[in-house]
Amino acid sequence: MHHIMIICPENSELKFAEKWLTRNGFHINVSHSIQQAEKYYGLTDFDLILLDIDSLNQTDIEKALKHSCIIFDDKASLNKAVDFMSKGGLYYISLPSSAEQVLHHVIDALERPNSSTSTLEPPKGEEDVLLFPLSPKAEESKKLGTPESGIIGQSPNMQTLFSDIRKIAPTDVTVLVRGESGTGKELVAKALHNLSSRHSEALISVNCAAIPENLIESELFGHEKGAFTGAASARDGLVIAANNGTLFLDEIGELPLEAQARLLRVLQEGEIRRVGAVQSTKVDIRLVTATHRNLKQMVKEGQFREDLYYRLYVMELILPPLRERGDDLSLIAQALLKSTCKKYSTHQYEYSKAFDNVIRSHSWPGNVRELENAIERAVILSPSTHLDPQNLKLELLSDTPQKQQPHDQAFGGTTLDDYLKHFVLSHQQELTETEIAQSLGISRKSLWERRQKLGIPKKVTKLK
Ligand SMILES: Nc1ncnc2c1ncn2[C@@H]1O[C@H](COP(=O)(O)OP(=O)(O)OP(=O)(O)O)[C@@H](O)[C@H]1O
Repeated sequence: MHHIMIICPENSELKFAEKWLTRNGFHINVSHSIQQAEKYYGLTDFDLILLDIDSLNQTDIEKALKHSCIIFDDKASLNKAVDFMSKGGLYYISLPSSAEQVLHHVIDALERPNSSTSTLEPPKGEEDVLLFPLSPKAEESKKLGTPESGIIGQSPNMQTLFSDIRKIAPTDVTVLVRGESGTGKELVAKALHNLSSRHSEALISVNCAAIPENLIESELFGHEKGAFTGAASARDGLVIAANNGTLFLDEIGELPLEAQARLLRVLQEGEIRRVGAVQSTKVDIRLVTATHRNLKQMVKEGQFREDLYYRLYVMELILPPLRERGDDLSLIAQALLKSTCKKYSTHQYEYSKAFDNVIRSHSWPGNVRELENAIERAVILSPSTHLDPQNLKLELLSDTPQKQQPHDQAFGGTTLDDYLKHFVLSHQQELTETEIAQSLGISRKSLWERRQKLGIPKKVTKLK
């Protein structure tokens, strides 16, 4: 956890930052003067100092500027900005300032290479760089985007995303990851966890769409003995399992309203109450959530709590669809080809131009997961001599969302899987996952598994 010292007079506009930053997972101390701060703490004990310069003399300000320091001023001027920045201030911000602006600059300041807590070790001079190995987190950070990291991406939009991940990961802020199905939302959650100070604790991933609706609350929050029929003994939930670590809730839009209320309590009070319990237990989690649904629309329709929505939206990361990542498509396809050949112990097929042309002419509505499945088909079905693009079987198994069949169009498939796929694609615009599963007579978990297996893309909702 990052330690921050706020130095400001009693009536300073900067005082609000204490509550806001604490809520976002920073450890905050407040002093009214440099002398008071030095009396109880050493300034070097802090990763960052936020300094309101009102009523401070030049000597005090210069003392603070020897450390990582952001200056706040309610009588800001360009001359002062130039002066403080040249003396080592990281940022110069005029007061009053918004909470988001303060948070943004704090995160940026902590991520700077010369910050005492930066994830990158400060270089000790050009020739020494290699003698000072990067910390494990910094190693991890450098790898983002390479095949080694598992999340491949060199395109500008993915590089922007990685840069945001690097800034956000060391904080404890709640992050909402948005993107179409199969774009890599779970990988982003993993990256955030691995680059955070919680990386040695658990990362618990829960897919809310895969747990039956009547069990979600007890799975997440645990239950007392006898809380409901079948609760033979008390049990901890997955939230407690993520204590001190990160909880990733995928498909948060599928969380029923009662469970949303319990989750809100965890975020607001840092407390969890098992189903059927009277007492609450303290819990410390970093929450990352993901959805392909338009939560704002769900709030309007009364399906998602507005207060929870605003809690989840502290930070947002958006994963672009695969079709908008330019050359990344070929890079990912090549890496997948390599790993799939290894997995099936087949001949390492060459990634030919003809194969690439077919890959690049498809729109990949199911994103990287669809690409994975297609390459797997190609590797399994191709002759040992060459990789045949026909075996990607793109025409048969996928369709862009815009080209989905109208409801009344005759069903032309031959197998149960064809029927299931046709049914889901035809009804998902107007039915929820639970309603589709009920109509098909299968569980939500089973529907989820079939979607993955058959590469059925989720309905596309406008994200904004
Ligand atoms: N950039 C990438 N590079 C390599 N593999 C990727 C990349 N993005 C996703 N994948 C792979 O694609 C598959 C789907 O990724 P993931 O489960 O993270 O997607 P998702 O957005 O969470 O999907 P859903 O919304 O359906 O839960 C995984 O096997 C993942 O490893």
